[in-house]
Amino acid sequence: MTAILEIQQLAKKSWNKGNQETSYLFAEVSAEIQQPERISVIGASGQGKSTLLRTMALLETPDKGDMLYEGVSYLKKESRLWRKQICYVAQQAVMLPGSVEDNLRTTSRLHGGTYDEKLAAQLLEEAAMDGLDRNKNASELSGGEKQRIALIRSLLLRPSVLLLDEVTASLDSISARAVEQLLVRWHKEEGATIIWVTHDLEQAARTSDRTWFMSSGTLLENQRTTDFFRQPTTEAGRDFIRLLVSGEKL
Ligand SMILES: Nc1ncnc2c1ncn2[C@@H]1O[C@H](COP(=O)(O)OP(=O)(O)OP(=O)(O)O)[C@@H](O)[C@H]1O
Repeated sequence: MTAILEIQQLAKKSWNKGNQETSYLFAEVSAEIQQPERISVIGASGQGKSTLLRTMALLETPDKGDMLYEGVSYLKKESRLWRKQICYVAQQAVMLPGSVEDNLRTTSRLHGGTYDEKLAAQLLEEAAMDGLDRNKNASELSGGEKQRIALIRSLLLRPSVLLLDEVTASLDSISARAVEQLLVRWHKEEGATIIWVTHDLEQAARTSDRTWFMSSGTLLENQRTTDFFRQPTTEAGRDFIRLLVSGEKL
């Protein structure tokens, strides 16, 4: 494994500025991300997990720090090319105008790639959506269907790093498991790195090798998943696990 992405002392200012100094939503976030790797991002609501992922995808601008993709700073890369390699999939999927098929085709076209129809069909099947009418207007899809189409749209770009924001949150448990399996296979076969925000600790334990725990305005713990769930190194980490699983074994 080699480091594909490095984040150095990353910080994002908070909108809710205090009276005196500028406050930060998160600061001093540093990590090396290997290729391929599976990372889950966990932590209480409002810790900035989504904002961190959006910043890593350059949908937000860092206020401090640097990010290096294959050793090159984001400041020296064209943001369009950065976003093609480091792809963010939002929790609230936004569909482009037109049909499901238009959505699948347009994203590849916008990023200058060719549309892989065979792969699209395979991914739809794996995501338990093979029965879906691809001529249907995308705006008429359910929340869970939109979420899966948004994910497939991104996979079709074959990014090196996938940043997933609670992508199974709107799905029933069977569809959620199908998407999990699809992502595990994708990671294995495509060698893609997956960084996944989830509030489902069992899902984090099932699908990641490394866990990032966000708390106290920073990336407080960055450990192997098995180590984090067995023995968080910080008091905040221990409290978080204790509160959420209340003695349940993961
Ligand atoms: N610069 C900023 N960018 C984004 N959110 C900000 C910023 N400054 C303050 N906030 C606030 O901080 C919180 C950050 O939200 P974010 O969605 O990133 O956290 P989260 O850990 O992913 O939460 P959740 O688990 O509930 O999705 C929000 O309440 C938002 O209003």
